[in-house]
Amino acid sequence: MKNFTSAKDVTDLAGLVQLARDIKADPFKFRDAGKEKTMVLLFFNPSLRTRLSTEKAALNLGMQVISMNADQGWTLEFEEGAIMNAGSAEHVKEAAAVVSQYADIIGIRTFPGLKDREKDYSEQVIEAFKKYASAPIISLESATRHPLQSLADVLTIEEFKKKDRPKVVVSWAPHVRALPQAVPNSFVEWMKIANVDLVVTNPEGYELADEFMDGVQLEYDQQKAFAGADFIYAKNWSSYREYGQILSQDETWRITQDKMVNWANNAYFMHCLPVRRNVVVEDAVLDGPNSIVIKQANNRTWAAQAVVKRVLEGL
Ligand SMILES: NCCC[C@H](NC(=O)CCC(=O)O)C(=O)O
Ligand SMILES: NC(=O)OP(=O)(O)O
Repeated sequence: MKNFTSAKDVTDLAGLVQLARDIKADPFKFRDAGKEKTMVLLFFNPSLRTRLSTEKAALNLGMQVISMNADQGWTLEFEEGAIMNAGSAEHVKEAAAVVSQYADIIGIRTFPGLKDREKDYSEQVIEAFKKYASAPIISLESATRHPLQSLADVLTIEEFKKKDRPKVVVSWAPHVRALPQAVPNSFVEWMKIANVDLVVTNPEGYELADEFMDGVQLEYDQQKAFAGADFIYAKNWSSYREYGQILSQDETWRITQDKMVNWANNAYFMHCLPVRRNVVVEDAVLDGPNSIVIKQANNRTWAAQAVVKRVLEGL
């Protein structure tokens, strides 16, 4: 695998999931796969899970890891031909090439600005690093996708499903801040190639981009969407249509224990975390026996380790 920035980089999902499961059963199985190789992780935005699980994954493969809070470095310029007489001190052309001198693999976290849809959906930062870095790029959540999260989600559903083709529902839920669409976009992208029945439910105005929703069932009635669901995947996102806006904070969309038991099929509850308790979801759900959010977070390591292993194979 050269880069890992979307589901399109994966040609054999079943094989990748199996590799993650094998690694989970025996975490140090490939302890020398990354010997004398260095991973550099650049965080333009905060992270708890992605940072620690990806570092751990690389360490388990014998790699050396350097993480940098890139938001505290030089402000980068991305425009071709820019006259750099304003705020940015360094062009991504040099920055990406220089980081490649120290790294065999580069991980990048870069959230969208949520102001300019075209710019965010062009994946300016990740694409510039792909273009100007000589080392492979792994997305640690970009403007429009979070593939390491999605692979961990596929793995988690694979482990917990009680039928061959479970019903998986992505539900929008309220939040106090405007959040990216990256997690639901990516989850939908991966669920389309997994063996599940997928339904997305959100209030009007919160439709995800067509490039993700093409062929996916959209249901505006949350109760109807939940019927017979085996997994409820909750997430807030800001509007794609009215880009980056909060159109609703409707509390009736909060995930409650009553909905999980009486609307869904006593479903498992999933969320990528961090989650705002009693805004997105009630305590009773998160603290209840059907919440698998911690196991989901645990799977981040095995998903990352499988991906890093495959990228190492391609060096
Ligand atoms: N990587 C997991 C989610 C990261 C981000 N959430 C957040 O920033 C939550 C912040 C808050 O709750 O204030 C998102 O939704 O994409
Ligand atoms: N789920 C997730 O990516 O968490 P962090 O933002 O803490 O990395």
